[in-house]
Amino acid sequence: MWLITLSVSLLVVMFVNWLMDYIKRWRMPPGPFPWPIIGNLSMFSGKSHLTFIDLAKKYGDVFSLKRGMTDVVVLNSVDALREALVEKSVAFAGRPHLQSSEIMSEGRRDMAYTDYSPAWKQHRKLVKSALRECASDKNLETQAHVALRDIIDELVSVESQAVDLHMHINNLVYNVVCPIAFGVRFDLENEDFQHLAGTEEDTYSNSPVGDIYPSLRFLPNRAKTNLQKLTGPFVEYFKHQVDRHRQEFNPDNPRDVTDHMIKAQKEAEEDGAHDITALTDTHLRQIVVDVFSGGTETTTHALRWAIQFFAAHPEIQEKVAAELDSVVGRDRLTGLGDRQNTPYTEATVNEVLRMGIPDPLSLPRATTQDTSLRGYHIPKGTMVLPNLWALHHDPDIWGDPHTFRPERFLDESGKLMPKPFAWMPFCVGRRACPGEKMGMADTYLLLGGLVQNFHFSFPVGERPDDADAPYKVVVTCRK
Ligand code: HEM
Repeated sequence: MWLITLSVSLLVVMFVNWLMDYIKRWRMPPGPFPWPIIGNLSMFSGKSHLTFIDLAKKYGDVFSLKRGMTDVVVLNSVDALREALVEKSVAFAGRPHLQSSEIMSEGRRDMAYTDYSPAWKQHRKLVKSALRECASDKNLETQAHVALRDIIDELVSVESQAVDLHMHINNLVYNVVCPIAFGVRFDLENEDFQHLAGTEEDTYSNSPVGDIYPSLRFLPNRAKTNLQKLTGPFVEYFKHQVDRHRQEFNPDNPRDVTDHMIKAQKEAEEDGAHDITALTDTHLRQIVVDVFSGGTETTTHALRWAIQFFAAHPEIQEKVAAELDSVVGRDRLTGLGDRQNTPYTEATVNEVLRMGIPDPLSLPRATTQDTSLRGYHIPKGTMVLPNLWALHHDPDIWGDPHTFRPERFLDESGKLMPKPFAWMPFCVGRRACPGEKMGMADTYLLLGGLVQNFHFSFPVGERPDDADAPYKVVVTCRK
């Protein structure tokens, strides 16, 4: 009898909770019916940026969903993003308190997952100033050329074979970003490199229950344990890098982002130049992790797409090669000084980042206060997903969004035109990517160097259906 009473009481409590939540959502943007407990969970699986485009057709360009027990608002048009992230930039400058990001960032002591706060402002300022020094055009170019020379040797050794270039591309990008972040380069076989690359990919396939049901965050579950197991050695690696930097530290010669952060920490301790409570050893380590992760994952993704697009569109690949041949020649690698004379290559980079956008839903945002959008109420702490993929594939803006066509960024005389506001692979507003300049320069240099030296094609009869699936290409040296 007591079991029946308990079950009925539980059901009543759950129903009342659900009803109160349903009423709270009355003034929020419309959306599909949220089922008790699961909400609209199925809409977040797979390529949710595509599901959201379909939902926008029914509910409008701002709609809300329930991810388990968590409210989510999706922004699906350029006007919605402009109003939220630019015009109400402070109200939409937060990050959601996800259990996964809490584990990965050692309690949100980093910059990318932390709240909009004075500590975040301080970190962002320090990172931007460190990048100005360490990712200057000259340094970026040097690192990119060293990395390219290594990979060129590797690719020559697999000429004419069908190869999956995944790890080669990872290695190429790591060898630009890691020297700038913490002064380390890797060869393909290096165990640390393989561990870091593996961890980066695996962390995203582990979403703990607490991400969806925050009140259950304390319960043990496999995804949470897996994430903790992955994060432990990853953090240890960065701890070791920071310790090594402390031993070699010379305040008159900060060599990379890690040295710059140690310098800022020492200045905070010695003369109060910065807030020391936001510059503990954990913060310092996590900021280096942000630069590493922010710089590697995205550019790797962009280059993988680029090579796939090139293999699918040999005529575009040949046009880029011909432009680089005539402007740069074959005796040196493409440099950043060549950018203004190679508009077709620049336009191709823009087009790669439009169609192959590395973060289709950006990094999730959260509202920092109760606010409104398009007349709808959005409570403080609501997760907000900017669907950048929708903007990049909006037929009203691009005409033929599913065609890979760099010419869309050029005028009739072949000059580069200003990019439309809807082109935003780095997102916009307060939290927009601080590595945009570096990301654009990296992609240009690495893509340019690869196309100068190689032609990429799909093996006969093989062409991937799914752009995100692993694929092989045949690499041919340009004579
Ligand atoms: C093609 C290259 C890149 C792309 C497409 C890209 C894209 C993005 C996007 C979409 C965001 C979320 C912005 C938002 O919430 O408004 C972001 C944030 C961030 N990115 Fe990048 N990124 C790239 C390269 C880089 C590089 C090279 C670095 C560092 C050197 C970097 C560091 C970061 C950091 C630290 C954040 C968090 C910013 C914050 O929360 O304040 N990214 N990036």
